[in-house]
Amino acid sequence: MSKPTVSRLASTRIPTAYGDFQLCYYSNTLDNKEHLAFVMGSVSDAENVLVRIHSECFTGDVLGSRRCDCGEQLDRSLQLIASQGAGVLVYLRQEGRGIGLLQKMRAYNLQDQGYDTVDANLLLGHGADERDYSLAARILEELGVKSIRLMTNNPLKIHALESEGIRVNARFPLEATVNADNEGYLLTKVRRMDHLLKVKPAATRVSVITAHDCEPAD
Ligand SMILES: Nc1nc2c(ncn2[C@@H]2O[C@H](COP(=O)(O)OP(=O)(O)OP(=O)(O)O)[C@@H](O)[C@H]2O)c(=O)[nH]1
Ligand SMILES: [Zn+2]
Repeated sequence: MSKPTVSRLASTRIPTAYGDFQLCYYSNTLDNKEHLAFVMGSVSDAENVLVRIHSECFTGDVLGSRRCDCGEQLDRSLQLIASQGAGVLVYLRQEGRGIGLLQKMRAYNLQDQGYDTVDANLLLGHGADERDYSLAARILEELGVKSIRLMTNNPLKIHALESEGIRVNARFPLEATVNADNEGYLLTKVRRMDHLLKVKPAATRVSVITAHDCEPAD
Protein backbone atom coordinates (compact mmCIF):
# COMPACT_ATOMS: atom_id res chain seq x y z
CA MET A 1 0.00 0.00 0.00
CA SER A 2 1.37 3.46 -0.84
CA LYS A 3 2.16 5.87 1.97
CA PRO A 4 -0.50 8.47 2.77
CA THR A 5 0.40 12.03 1.90
CA VAL A 6 -0.31 15.36 3.57
CA SER A 7 -0.76 18.87 2.15
CA ARG A 8 -0.49 22.06 4.13
CA LEU A 9 -3.61 24.10 3.28
CA ALA A 10 -3.09 27.07 5.60
CA SER A 11 -0.76 28.47 8.19
CA THR A 12 -1.46 31.31 10.58
CA ARG A 13 0.13 33.06 13.56
CA ILE A 14 -1.29 32.15 16.97
CA PRO A 15 -0.02 34.22 19.89
CA THR A 16 -0.03 32.21 23.14
CA ALA A 17 1.03 32.75 26.74
CA TYR A 18 4.34 31.17 25.70
CA GLY A 19 4.89 33.28 22.59
CA ASP A 20 3.94 33.17 18.92
CA PHE A 21 3.37 29.84 17.17
CA GLN A 22 2.39 29.09 13.59
CA LEU A 23 -0.66 26.83 13.32
CA CYS A 24 -0.44 24.66 10.20
CA TYR A 25 -3.53 22.88 8.89
CA TYR A 26 -3.11 19.69 6.87
CA SER A 27 -5.33 17.68 4.60
CA ASN A 28 -4.33 14.09 3.98
CA THR A 29 -5.13 11.02 1.93
CA LEU A 30 -5.74 8.66 4.89
CA ASP A 31 -8.73 10.10 6.73
CA ASN A 32 -11.00 13.16 6.78
CA LYS A 33 -9.65 14.63 9.98
CA GLU A 34 -8.08 18.03 10.59
CA HIS A 35 -4.55 17.18 11.71
CA LEU A 36 -2.46 20.15 12.80
CA ALA A 37 1.06 21.26 13.58
CA PHE A 38 1.85 24.04 16.04
CA VAL A 39 5.30 25.33 15.17
CA MET A 40 7.67 27.77 16.83
CA GLY A 41 10.93 29.04 15.36
CA SER A 42 12.97 27.61 12.56
CA VAL A 43 12.62 23.84 12.19
CA SER A 44 13.19 23.26 8.48
CA ASP A 45 16.46 21.39 7.82
CA ALA A 46 17.04 21.29 11.58
CA GLU A 47 18.35 18.35 13.60
CA ASN A 48 17.17 17.37 17.09
CA VAL A 49 14.00 19.42 16.91
CA LEU A 50 11.96 19.25 20.10
CA VAL A 51 8.71 17.53 19.12
CA ARG A 52 5.50 16.51 20.83
CA ILE A 53 3.10 14.18 19.02
CA HIS A 54 -0.09 14.84 20.93
CA SER A 55 -3.24 12.76 20.48
CA GLU A 56 -6.45 14.71 20.82
CA CYS A 57 -8.14 14.46 24.21
CA PHE A 58 -11.15 16.78 24.32
CA THR A 59 -11.79 15.99 27.96
CA GLY A 60 -8.21 16.59 29.09
CA ASP A 61 -7.00 19.23 26.61
CA VAL A 62 -10.10 21.45 26.58
CA LEU A 63 -12.11 20.61 29.71
CA GLY A 64 -9.16 20.06 32.04
CA SER A 65 -10.33 16.59 33.11
CA ARG A 66 -8.28 15.09 35.92
CA ARG A 67 -8.85 11.54 34.67
CA CYS A 68 -5.76 11.78 32.48
CA ASP A 69 -2.52 13.71 32.08
CA CYS A 70 -3.17 15.01 28.54
CA GLY A 71 -3.96 18.65 29.33
CA GLU A 72 -0.89 18.97 31.49
CA GLN A 73 1.32 17.32 28.85
CA LEU A 74 -0.02 19.65 26.18
CA ASP A 75 0.71 22.71 28.27
CA ARG A 76 4.13 21.49 29.40
CA SER A 77 5.26 20.62 25.90
CA LEU A 78 4.33 24.06 24.55
CA GLN A 79 6.24 25.58 27.48
CA LEU A 80 9.30 23.44 26.70
CA ILE A 81 9.21 24.30 23.00
CA ALA A 82 9.01 28.00 23.88
CA SER A 83 11.92 27.65 26.30
CA GLN A 84 14.04 26.29 23.43
CA GLY A 85 12.72 28.91 20.99
CA ALA A 86 11.87 26.21 18.44
CA GLY A 87 9.91 23.03 18.11
CA VAL A 88 6.77 21.35 16.82
CA LEU A 89 3.64 20.05 18.45
CA VAL A 90 1.74 17.78 16.05
CA TYR A 91 -1.90 17.58 17.11
CA LEU A 92 -3.38 14.32 15.83
CA ARG A 93 -7.15 13.92 15.81
CA GLN A 94 -7.00 10.45 17.32
CA GLU A 95 -9.37 11.04 20.22
CA GLY A 96 -9.46 8.24 22.77
CA ARG A 97 -6.38 6.48 21.38
CA GLY A 98 -8.19 6.26 18.06
CA ILE A 99 -11.65 5.06 19.21
CA GLY A 100 -13.32 8.49 19.24
CA LEU A 101 -14.98 10.54 21.95
CA LEU A 102 -18.22 8.53 22.20
CA GLN A 103 -16.42 5.24 22.74
CA LYS A 104 -13.95 6.88 25.14
CA MET A 105 -16.86 8.15 27.23
CA ARG A 106 -18.27 4.60 27.30
CA ALA A 107 -14.82 3.35 28.29
CA TYR A 108 -14.78 5.87 31.15
CA ASN A 109 -18.09 4.46 32.39
CA LEU A 110 -16.58 0.97 32.35
CA GLN A 111 -13.58 2.32 34.26
CA ASP A 112 -15.98 3.70 36.88
CA GLN A 113 -17.26 0.12 37.22
CA GLY A 114 -13.74 -1.13 37.94
CA TYR A 115 -12.24 -2.03 34.56
CA ASP A 116 -8.89 -0.48 33.68
CA THR A 117 -8.28 1.66 30.61
CA VAL A 118 -7.04 -1.30 28.53
CA ASP A 119 -9.80 -3.76 29.44
CA ALA A 120 -12.46 -1.09 28.94
CA ASN A 121 -11.32 -0.67 25.33
CA LEU A 122 -11.24 -4.43 24.78
CA LEU A 123 -14.73 -4.88 26.25
CA LEU A 124 -16.03 -2.33 23.76
CA GLY A 125 -14.56 -4.36 20.91
CA HIS A 126 -11.56 -2.11 20.28
CA GLY A 127 -7.83 -2.60 20.44
CA ALA A 128 -6.02 -1.20 23.49
CA ASP A 129 -4.53 1.48 21.25
CA GLU A 130 -5.72 2.06 17.69
CA ARG A 131 -3.52 5.02 16.84
CA ASP A 132 -1.52 5.46 13.66
CA TYR A 133 1.54 7.72 13.44
CA SER A 134 2.06 7.74 9.69
CA LEU A 135 0.49 11.18 9.25
CA ALA A 136 2.60 12.60 12.08
CA ALA A 137 5.69 11.39 10.23
CA ARG A 138 4.52 12.91 6.95
CA ILE A 139 3.80 16.25 8.69
CA LEU A 140 7.30 16.32 10.21
CA GLU A 141 8.76 15.60 6.75
CA GLU A 142 6.62 18.34 5.20
CA LEU A 143 8.03 20.78 7.76
CA GLY A 144 11.55 19.73 6.78
CA VAL A 145 12.46 18.36 10.21
CA LYS A 146 15.58 16.17 9.94
CA SER A 147 15.65 14.49 13.35
CA ILE A 148 13.82 14.90 16.62
CA ARG A 149 13.92 14.82 20.40
CA LEU A 150 10.50 13.43 21.29
CA MET A 151 8.59 14.51 24.37
CA THR A 152 6.84 11.32 25.50
CA ASN A 153 6.69 8.59 28.12
CA ASN A 154 5.46 6.06 25.57
CA PRO A 155 8.16 3.86 23.98
CA LEU A 156 5.68 2.50 21.40
CA LYS A 157 5.30 6.00 20.01
CA ILE A 158 9.06 6.21 19.47
CA HIS A 159 9.12 2.85 17.68
CA ALA A 160 6.13 3.76 15.53
CA LEU A 161 7.76 7.00 14.37
CA GLU A 162 11.06 5.25 13.69
CA SER A 163 9.30 2.65 11.61
CA GLU A 164 7.88 5.57 9.59
CA GLY A 165 11.40 6.79 8.89
CA ILE A 166 11.70 9.53 11.51
CA ARG A 167 15.05 9.73 13.32
CA VAL A 168 14.33 9.96 17.06
CA ASN A 169 17.63 10.92 18.66
CA ALA A 170 16.38 11.39 22.19
CA ARG A 171 13.36 11.06 24.44
CA PHE A 172 12.30 13.91 26.69
CA PRO A 173 10.12 12.67 29.60
CA LEU A 174 6.93 14.55 30.41
CA GLU A 175 6.00 14.72 34.06
CA ALA A 176 2.42 14.38 35.27
CA THR A 177 0.81 15.38 38.51
CA VAL A 178 -0.75 12.40 40.26
CA ASN A 179 -4.20 12.86 41.77
CA ALA A 180 -6.84 10.52 43.14
CA ASP A 181 -8.65 10.53 39.78
CA ASN A 182 -5.69 9.63 37.56
CA GLU A 183 -3.51 7.46 39.81
CA GLY A 184 -4.99 4.11 38.68
CA TYR A 185 -4.98 5.24 35.07
CA LEU A 186 -1.29 6.20 35.22
CA LEU A 187 -0.41 2.91 36.94
CA THR A 188 -2.18 0.98 34.18
CA LYS A 189 -0.16 2.88 31.57
CA VAL A 190 3.00 1.73 33.34
CA ARG A 191 1.92 -1.88 33.96
CA ARG A 192 0.05 -2.66 30.76
CA MET A 193 1.27 -0.13 28.18
CA ASP A 194 4.97 0.02 29.10
CA HIS A 195 4.97 3.77 29.76
CA LEU A 196 8.20 5.04 31.32
CA LEU A 197 6.79 6.52 34.50
CA LYS A 198 7.26 5.85 38.17
CA VAL A 199 3.95 6.64 39.79
CA LYS A 200 4.23 7.81 43.37
CA PRO A 201 1.14 8.09 45.59
CA ALA A 202 -1.39 10.80 44.75
CA ALA A 203 -0.61 14.42 45.57
CA THR A 204 3.03 14.06 44.55
CA ARG A 205 4.64 14.41 41.17
CA VAL A 206 5.11 11.39 38.94
CA SER A 207 8.83 10.98 38.82
CA VAL A 208 9.86 9.90 35.38
CA ILE A 209 12.68 7.38 35.06
CA THR A 210 15.18 9.92 33.87
CA ALA A 211 13.82 12.96 35.58
CA HIS A 212 14.92 16.08 33.82
CA ASP A 213 16.97 15.58 30.73
CA CYS A 214 16.85 13.97 27.37
CA GLU A 215 17.98 10.39 27.12
CA PRO A 216 18.87 8.24 24.11
CA ALA A 217 15.72 7.06 22.33
CA ASP A 218 16.69 3.36 22.33
N1 LIG B 1 -9.72 4.81 25.00
C1 LIG B 1 -9.23 5.62 25.95
N2 LIG B 1 -8.49 6.66 25.56
C2 LIG B 1 -7.99 7.45 26.52
C3 LIG B 1 -8.20 7.24 27.88
N3 LIG B 1 -7.58 8.21 28.57
C4 LIG B 1 -6.97 8.99 27.66
N4 LIG B 1 -7.23 8.54 26.42
C5 LIG B 1 -6.73 9.04 25.14
O1 LIG B 1 -5.37 8.67 25.07
C6 LIG B 1 -4.69 9.55 24.19
C7 LIG B 1 -3.39 9.96 24.87
O2 LIG B 1 -2.66 8.80 25.05
P1 LIG B 1 -1.90 8.42 26.37
O3 LIG B 1 -1.92 6.93 26.51
O4 LIG B 1 -2.42 9.25 27.52
O5 LIG B 1 -0.43 8.90 26.17
P2 LIG B 1 0.50 8.67 24.91
O6 LIG B 1 0.15 9.70 23.89
O7 LIG B 1 0.45 7.25 24.45
O8 LIG B 1 1.92 8.86 25.54
P3 LIG B 1 2.66 10.22 25.92
O9 LIG B 1 3.37 10.65 24.68
O10 LIG B 1 3.57 9.88 27.02
O11 LIG B 1 1.58 11.19 26.31
C8 LIG B 1 -5.65 10.69 23.91
O12 LIG B 1 -6.21 10.47 22.60
C9 LIG B 1 -6.75 10.51 24.95
O13 LIG B 1 -8.02 10.94 24.50
C10 LIG B 1 -9.00 6.12 28.26
O14 LIG B 1 -9.21 5.83 29.43
N5 LIG B 1 -9.49 5.35 27.26
ZN1 LIG C 1 -6.56 12.59 28.13
